[in-house]
Amino acid sequence: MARKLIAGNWKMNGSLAFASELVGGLLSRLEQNSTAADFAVCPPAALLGQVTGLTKGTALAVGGQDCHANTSGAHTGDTSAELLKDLGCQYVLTGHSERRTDHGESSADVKAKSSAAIKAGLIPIICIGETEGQRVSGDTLKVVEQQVRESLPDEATSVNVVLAYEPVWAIGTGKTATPDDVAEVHNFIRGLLDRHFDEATDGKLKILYGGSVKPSNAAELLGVSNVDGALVGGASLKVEDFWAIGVR
Ligand SMILES: O=C(CO)COP(=O)(O)O
Repeated sequence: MARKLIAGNWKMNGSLAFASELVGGLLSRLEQNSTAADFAVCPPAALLGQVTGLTKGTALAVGGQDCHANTSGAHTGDTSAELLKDLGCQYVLTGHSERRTDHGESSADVKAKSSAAIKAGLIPIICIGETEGQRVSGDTLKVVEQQVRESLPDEATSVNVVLAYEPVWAIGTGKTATPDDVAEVHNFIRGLLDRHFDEATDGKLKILYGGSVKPSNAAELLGVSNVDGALVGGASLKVEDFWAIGVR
């Protein structure tokens, strides 16, 4: 069975001291245990150099939280995928709903960023998911299909991208989609991907679930068909909780 990917999105949290403590805690656990899951952390950009310094040569992968679609240039405050790669990242989140909302990112923007990530040798973790209003009006699958179609870059294969289904209403709210809700959407995405790539992508193209994942619900959610891992926000900020999500 393919290994699950447990990725921690720190969002705009952390500090130098926090990062050394959390990463140190994860590294010592990874050294002492063999795990059935792979772990990755996605710290804020300013902490990436420190974190990749600590994780170099270890089993803990690192990802950025965003990248620019261009390789360099006059884009104040942005970070290129090339620089993330140079720093030692393996992943970058693209299209997180907080970026789609806070920075007005469209799926076309997400596609361009994801394409830049692949060209730089990074795996984009492309985030999609419906809002509460869209779910209530019965548009979940329609929204998810549109986001998948419009966000997947042309260079995508079943092994160079990861998708993360994060229903917006379940992010940071403590509300979690039920296993049935998650199964419906993940199975639907799997079908879309199989048709898009004209091959069975099962176990190759990972589809993560995100939205209030914590130790108490991780086993149930990670047991749902076509859930190949988790994208964890709040619970990734505590080493015991993050570890417990991946090691059960
Ligand atoms: O947005 C998320 C991960 O990217 C999920 O956040 P929470 O786990 O805090 O709900």
